[in-house]
Amino acid sequence: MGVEICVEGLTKSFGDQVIWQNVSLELPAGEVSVMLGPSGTGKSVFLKSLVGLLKPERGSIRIAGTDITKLREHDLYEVRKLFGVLFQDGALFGSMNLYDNIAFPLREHTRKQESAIRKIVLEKMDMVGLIGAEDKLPGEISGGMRKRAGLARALVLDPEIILFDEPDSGLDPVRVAYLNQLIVDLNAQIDATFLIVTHDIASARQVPDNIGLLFRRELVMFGPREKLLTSNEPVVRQFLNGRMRGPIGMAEEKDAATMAREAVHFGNDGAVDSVGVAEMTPRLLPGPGINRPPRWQAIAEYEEGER
Ligand SMILES: Nc1ncnc2c1ncn2[C@@H]1O[C@H](COP(=O)(O)OP(=O)(O)OP(=O)(O)O)[C@@H](O)[C@H]1O
Repeated sequence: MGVEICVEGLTKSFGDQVIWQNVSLELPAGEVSVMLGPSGTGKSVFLKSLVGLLKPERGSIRIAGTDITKLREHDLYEVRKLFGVLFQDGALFGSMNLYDNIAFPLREHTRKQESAIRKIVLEKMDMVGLIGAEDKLPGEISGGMRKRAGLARALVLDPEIILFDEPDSGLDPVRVAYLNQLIVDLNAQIDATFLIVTHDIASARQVPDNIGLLFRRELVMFGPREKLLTSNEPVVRQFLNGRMRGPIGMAEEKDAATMAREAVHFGNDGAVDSVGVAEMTPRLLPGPGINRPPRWQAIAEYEEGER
């Protein structure tokens, strides 16, 4: 079972640039959450804060009950073992084949024999559909395969929490669909707590239990997907529908004059429909052949009732 992450009143600045302030949320144990937000709103900074790579100025991050903002580097090292992180480009070593890349954390952080390492590496490679590609170098494979290799490497230490930094970036829509299915299947299989930073609205609508949105240096909203997908909050509606009309502008926030011109241009009828409809999207379920734990069984039954 994954662990719960409880963030309270978190504020992070660089010099006098406040990235976000007073962020509070709970990532429930074993659930999948997505963090959205326009570019530069500090989603990556948030992920780095969760693993203790960046120190927020205020607030707390309790992971399995421990406030990691108070820990010294040595104790943070222990907490980091709970995490698997899938970096944007997979962050693989270019000169190592996939097998050695995936084995790397086991060789670095455990005293396991090579035979035990082999069993784990092949098991994780099988989970992400990479059996047969052990000898390939990262430069010889597609972006989608690199992501899956990065994911296999994030899994080898059996993490309780997995952070995905834009897993879909640079992938075509079909590869994104496969990757989303893989993420859902993995959640059903390993039952860790997942947090995904993404710009892909289709993924954000289908994959998670919970969605959060960062904007204007704040967490605008965080909650169950139903709450966000059916929200009338203009920022949330605009973002989840990928519209130009609304408070989010080209360089983040629109000023009052632009908003007023827009209202004239589109007709100032106050209809929130102009920033897109609030509607539910069917949830992606674990694929055939994946054993559904009770949590996913309940989600599937709910979804089948809705369809
Ligand atoms: N180590 C750092 N020192 C100073 N400023 C930083 C540092 N890391 C990030 N920033 C700044 O924090 C802001 C948020 O960056 P971040 O990469 O978290 O945004 P993001 O929401 O992940 O963006 P994107 O969606 O484009 O990846 C940016 O203005 C960035 O320049």
